[in-house]
Amino acid sequence: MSTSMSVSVSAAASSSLPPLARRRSPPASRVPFKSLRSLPRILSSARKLLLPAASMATDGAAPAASSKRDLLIFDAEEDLAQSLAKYTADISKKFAAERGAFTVVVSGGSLIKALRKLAEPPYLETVDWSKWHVFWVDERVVPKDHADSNYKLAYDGLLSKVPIPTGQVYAINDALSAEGAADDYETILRQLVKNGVIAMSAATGFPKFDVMLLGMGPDGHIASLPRPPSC
Ligand SMILES: O=C1O[C@H](COP(=O)(O)O)[C@@H](O)[C@H](O)[C@H]1O
Repeated sequence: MSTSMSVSVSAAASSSLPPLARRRSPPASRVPFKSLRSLPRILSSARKLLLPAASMATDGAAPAASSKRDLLIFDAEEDLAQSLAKYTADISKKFAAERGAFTVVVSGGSLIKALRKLAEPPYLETVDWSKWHVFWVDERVVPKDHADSNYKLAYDGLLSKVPIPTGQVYAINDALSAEGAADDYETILRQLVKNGVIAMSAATGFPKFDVMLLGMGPDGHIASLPRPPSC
């Protein structure tokens, strides 16, 4: 039996993109958060979720009625992977054309496997990988070659298979303490904001990534951050 997974997609200006997927459904029933990883998989084992959170677009503007968060449910993980690859390829094309760079944040977990089709035809050849800049949401303070490393997961599962320039893959510095690595990452992000690789939101005045792809655990956690009880 396959396991369930969910992916939250937060995209800047995603409303101008074609719909991500094939089928829309009403919001999933809410499940109270208990404790990290202690809950059984709460989703149907055959169903996969993809959440293109248009209303969470990093622009900060109040979402229009038509851009409410969508919950897309796939009957098969294969369908989710296909749709996610197309969505990511399309959105990277849009941002690469608009501003010459595409900034994408990834988590670890099942997301990386779900992105596998980007490393296959037609995307392997048609995506302009030279415009990609890859960042992490990562709570795992382990060396990059550790079995639990989210960097290693992404490298083995995707980044080693596509021609993104090495200097545009912003791994967290594993030679530093967690606090030092956070400061180091902030310095890098500030520099990338200064040189225009990371966009600024006109609405909020804050930097914004073009898209954030976040694997969500069955209890709603992302990067070990529990889903708030009110959600
Ligand atoms: O531990 C982690 O889990 C979450 C969710 O992972 P999933 O396998 O259930 O999709 C992920 O966001 C995070 O990066 C990872 O470190």
